[in-house]
Amino acid sequence: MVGTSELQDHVKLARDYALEGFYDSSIIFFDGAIAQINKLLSTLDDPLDRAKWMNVKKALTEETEVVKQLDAERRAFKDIPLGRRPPSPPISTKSSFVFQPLDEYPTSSGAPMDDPDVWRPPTRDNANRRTARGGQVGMRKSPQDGAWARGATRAGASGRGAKAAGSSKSNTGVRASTAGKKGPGSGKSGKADSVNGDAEDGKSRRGQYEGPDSDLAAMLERDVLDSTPGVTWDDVAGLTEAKRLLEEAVVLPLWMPEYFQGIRRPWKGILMFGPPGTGKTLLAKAVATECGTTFFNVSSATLASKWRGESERMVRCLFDLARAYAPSTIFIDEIDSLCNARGASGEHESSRRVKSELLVQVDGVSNTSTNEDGSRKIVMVLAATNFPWDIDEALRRRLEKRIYIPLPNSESRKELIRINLRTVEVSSDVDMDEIARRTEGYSGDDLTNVCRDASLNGMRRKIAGKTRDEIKSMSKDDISKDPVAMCDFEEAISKVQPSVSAADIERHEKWFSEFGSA
Ligand SMILES: Nc1ncnc2c1ncn2[C@@H]1O[C@H](COP(=O)(O)OP(=O)(O)OP(=O)(O)O)[C@@H](O)[C@H]1O
Repeated sequence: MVGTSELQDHVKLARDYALEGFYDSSIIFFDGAIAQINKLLSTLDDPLDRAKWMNVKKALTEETEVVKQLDAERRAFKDIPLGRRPPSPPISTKSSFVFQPLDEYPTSSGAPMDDPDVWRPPTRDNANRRTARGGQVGMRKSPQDGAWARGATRAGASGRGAKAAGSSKSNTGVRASTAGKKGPGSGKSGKADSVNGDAEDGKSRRGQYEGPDSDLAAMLERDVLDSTPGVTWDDVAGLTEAKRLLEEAVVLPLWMPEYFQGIRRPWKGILMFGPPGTGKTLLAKAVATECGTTFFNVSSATLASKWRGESERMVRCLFDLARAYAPSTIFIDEIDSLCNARGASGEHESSRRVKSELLVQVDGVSNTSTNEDGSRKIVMVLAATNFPWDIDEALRRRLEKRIYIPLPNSESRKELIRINLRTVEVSSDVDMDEIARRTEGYSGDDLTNVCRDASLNGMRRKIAGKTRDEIKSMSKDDISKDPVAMCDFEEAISKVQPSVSAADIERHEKWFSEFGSA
């Protein structure tokens, strides 16, 4: 069991380092805290506890993203010659990001944050606060400013996508983005051409939300991100078969809607399952980028929350919204915490209703309705879980494709290490084959931790025994000039142990042989 005081210490250190501008160290502590929560999550069965900790994880992930953004900004700023630097406020004051106070987090896995049955619906203030956190102030549209009006153009939507560089997540846990679509396997962030060829000509891309919950829709709409998730197939190491399947199941129906008719109709839903940290979320983001569609990134924790009667409405509204923005992909992470077997002990009436609503909605994703221009309103449900055996049987049937996302094999591990080390200098003595051999059983996330740890060893050596002031006065170039060497990897591997157990893998493989559908 993870000690919450240790977790709080890590979060505090992460924030202290961020405030002092030591972004690398800050990111390490944030990642460490998130890894602790992941570990905790893998031990929790109670959906409510899981939902609470998922919320904490989500908030910390957002904070990490902000620190990474600041770090990237600082690096970019450093690269501009002095004379050409624009007069801008110091980096630390640029973002209106506000850390969530530590005491807003649950104090232990079992301790209630609130009355678990009556969670407040998000308020506009909350939403604004989250928006500010992500540094996206003023970028989102409200229904009043025409975001829902007929005639909003795809080109317009894509333009918005091009505008924002950062990422932000939502108060509601729903995030949507319209990504630039590219050809299969093409390079990074593609230009905003269109799935149905309607981007450049400015035809209407999306209709108007016509449901009864305009407030809820507005709240969800506020969380429509103006940026692409920015992950491409190339950023995902290995998983060739999963990429092929996702391309066939999600991307191709969007490109060739006429072909995917009748018996060839697109799959209603796709489930990605496998051990934690194997790249399921990364794949979902890559699908969004490659599809160039509106991407709704929904955390189950949000949908599972028990605002009286709001949750089913939210599910309904989300799907209405996805249809209005079609073609869309709805990604539901940790779907097990929302859809564990119905009738399970402790199941709450409201969560039963949410599940039923989700089933109805997934059923309704029959892709028969059409846009004004006659193209079909394709909505695809993409779900991910580390506990596929906990999923309700009825939902399992509706997630027609069930794709196993395994631990990386040796080749994928090497690719993953290369991807992770893209931005740092690597010494010629680094033996990838040897590292891949010694990291058998590591997940992608574990390997990323190894790479991060190894890449920081040079700095650790340089600052060892120095005071804070001495460190601050050191030249950053001096700190970062040592390339990452094999000895750094050896040290990192000895510190970072694999997080996935053999028993867990066995259980996934068994479930795959029983229920997999690739
Ligand atoms: N195949 C991969 N290619 C590149 N990076 C990967 C891959 N798998 C995992 N990673 C790294 O691990 C991190 C976590 O991956 P991701 O969140 O996609 O895993 P997940 O399977 O969704 O985990 P969880 O089930 O815990 O949510 C990524 O940010 C990335 O750094």
